[in-house]
Amino acid sequence: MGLEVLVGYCLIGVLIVRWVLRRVNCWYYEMMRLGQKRYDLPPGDLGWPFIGNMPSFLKAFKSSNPDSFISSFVNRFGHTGLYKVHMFGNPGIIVTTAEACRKVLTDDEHFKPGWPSSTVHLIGKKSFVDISDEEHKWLRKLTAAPVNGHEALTVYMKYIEDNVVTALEKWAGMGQIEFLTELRKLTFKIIMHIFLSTESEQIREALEREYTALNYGVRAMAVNLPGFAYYNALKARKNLVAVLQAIVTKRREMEEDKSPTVKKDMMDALIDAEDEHGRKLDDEEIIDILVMYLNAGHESSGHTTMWAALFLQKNPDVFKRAKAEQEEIVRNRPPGQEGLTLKEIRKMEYLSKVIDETLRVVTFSLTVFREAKKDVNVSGYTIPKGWKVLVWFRSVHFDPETYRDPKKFDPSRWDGFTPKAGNFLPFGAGSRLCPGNDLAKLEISVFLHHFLLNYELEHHNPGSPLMYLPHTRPKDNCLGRIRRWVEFPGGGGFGE
Ligand code: HEM
Repeated sequence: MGLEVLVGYCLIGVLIVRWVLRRVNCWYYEMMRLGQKRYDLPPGDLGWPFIGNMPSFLKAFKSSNPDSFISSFVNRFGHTGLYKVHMFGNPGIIVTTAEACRKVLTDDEHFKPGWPSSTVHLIGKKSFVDISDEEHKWLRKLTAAPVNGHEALTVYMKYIEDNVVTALEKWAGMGQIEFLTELRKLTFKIIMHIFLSTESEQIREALEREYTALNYGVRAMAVNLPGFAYYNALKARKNLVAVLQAIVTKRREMEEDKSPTVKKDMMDALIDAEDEHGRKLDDEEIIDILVMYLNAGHESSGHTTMWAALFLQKNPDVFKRAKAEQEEIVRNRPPGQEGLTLKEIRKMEYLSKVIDETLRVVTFSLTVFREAKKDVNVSGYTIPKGWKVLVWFRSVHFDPETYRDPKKFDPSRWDGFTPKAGNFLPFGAGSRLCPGNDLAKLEISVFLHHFLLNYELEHHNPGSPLMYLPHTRPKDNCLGRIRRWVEFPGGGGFGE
């Protein structure tokens, strides 16, 4: 046999193996397990055995065009809005339209949280990601009120403002900084104050370091081998749990000794909590709730604040208008009033549009996960019981039918515009709506108020490539300088 013929046979062999492998998931999950129901699934492609569509997802999200992942479905199967996939170890449906996303998020009869098991291992199976609806309702009520609502926000306002002012002053004297890293430290300090107010700076710094590693593993492939992000994340979780366990033990001892705690924070509230049947939370539950809250409560606001400041700096007209609004607020302040009030925050109409536009363009949570509790029809397709649902916020926020020129940062698009239900979901919707949404907006507003009035950001590497996983950020964590703006009687100014 000639060499050419042999190469030809090998090629045909490779093509046949490829053809077979590409159909294994479809045979197993659709033909064998669903039978006739498979005809009602949305179009799509379940990828390769075991790894599914993860290679194409990771390839797109590690490139400069993450949306090429969804575009490949749209190009192959049309604008159907729902696509079958196999991701994070399970068959699932990606949902990309506003209407379908809202339906999934608000229909607790048919959907429950469906985070990949790798995420559940990292955040904790007793956190909100994996508990029953009844438990969730109780724990949510217990924890959400103290972080949201007028009364709670009034309590934290001064702490937030004092820390923002101090941080900005400090950074202005530091020369080159990683702006995002510093902001994450700031937002972590704030969430620590709410949850673990009496713990030392040392503990705070130790926890913050572990969270950085934990987060890198959240959207990574679940490969528990040295060198992989997921392996490091699991190690970080172990360290976090050890630190938090020591704190819970100490607090319980203090309770037993009846030694007076200086001040009650969320940790004390969790230790004291009792449901209507008299059940109290055990250590593992308290720790998992803390792991989740401390994580959710600082990464998101840190990233969003960085993007808002960066967008302001890159768009001088927007900066000018936002700054004028803040100056107006200070001018109208009653004599003797020290610091910001919630009433003033509510008057920051333009700044609120800047923040909403940042939340839309950045879409911190690119997707959230649900699982179908029973077969359910969404937009004319069946989502089978047990299949995961990936609510794809990025597609909703970049839909050109709702947002003209969707990738453009343009706060004025919000002038006189109220998105229809489901078209703007930065904090999700339904029973899992982010309980920290008001707190997050408050933190960002307070920061931008002082930033706009007194500072500017000199971004040292504006061409820095972006990373999209786990969250969108410049690869260099926004290396730059914070400069204090010094006003002169003649009107001009320069950075110190
Ligand atoms: C810009 C800032 C923030 C963004 C973009 C954001 C986004 C989100 C989104 C999209 C969800 C819904 C998850 C789902 O549907 O499964 C969520 C849930 C959650 N967020 Fe936030 N969040 C932010 C700030 C915060 C803050 C400051 C806290 C802490 C106080 C927090 C705590 C939580 C918690 C505990 C959940 C789970 C809620 C549940 O399952 O009931 N978030 N967040």
